[in-house]
Amino acid sequence: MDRRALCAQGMSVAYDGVEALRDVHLDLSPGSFLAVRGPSGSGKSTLLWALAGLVPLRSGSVSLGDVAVTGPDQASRPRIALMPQGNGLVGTLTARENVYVAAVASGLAPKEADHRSGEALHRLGLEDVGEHLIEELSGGQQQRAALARALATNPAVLLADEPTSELDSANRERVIAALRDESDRGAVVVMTTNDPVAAEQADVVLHIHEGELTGTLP
Ligand SMILES: Nc1ncnc2c1ncn2[C@@H]1O[C@H](COP(=O)(O)OP(=O)(O)OP(=O)(O)O)[C@@H](O)[C@H]1O
Repeated sequence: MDRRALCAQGMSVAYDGVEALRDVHLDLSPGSFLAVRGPSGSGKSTLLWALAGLVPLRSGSVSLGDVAVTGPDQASRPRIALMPQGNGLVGTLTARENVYVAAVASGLAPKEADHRSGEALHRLGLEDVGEHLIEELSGGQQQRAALARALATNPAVLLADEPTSELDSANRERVIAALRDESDRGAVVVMTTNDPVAAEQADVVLHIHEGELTGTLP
């Protein structure tokens, strides 16, 4: 397992000059499971996109181990999986195809990617709908397929944006268990959520308000 710490130092993001993230410092060791709570518009998604190197920083830096996370280039973004809000799945592909494509793109050989795709779908209770088009799935099934896609890449860092927002309690438990398993195998897991029940399953809960992260990491 790739075990590296995720570190953000003085990270700020601005959209059209308006700061959405202000001077965020985080040092997350392998195996961390962090929840970030905050109201709508507080900067939760921006935080995850910044940690993934997917938005330009106004200032500060992000690193995974000794590798700088500087942009969307896969080579400079080693094994960071983002499950975005809205899921980002291809509606005209099946759930399994969506997962498989991500697994291959992460560098897995086709046979291994196929195996991991089936396993990830199974972990999220989607084995019976794996061959269904995404656009034929419910919102909650799509949300779980998006997490399956992230899991199949065996990420060193898993960033999940409100991963339980569309789920009933049984599936929320399933998703939280999958996130916990990832942290137990040594991944850094960061989940944003407005769901207090989901948040309390994490090891630490931080709060974000107007782009400022508050609370203390152990
Ligand atoms: N692409 C963008 N261009 C301009 N402003 C943006 C952009 N994306 C986000 N913002 C602004 O940045 C701030 C933080 O947005 P962000 O999406 O990170 O919040 P959030 O906490 O994830 O919200 P929600 O819970 O509603 O998804 C908001 O004021 C939002 O309007």
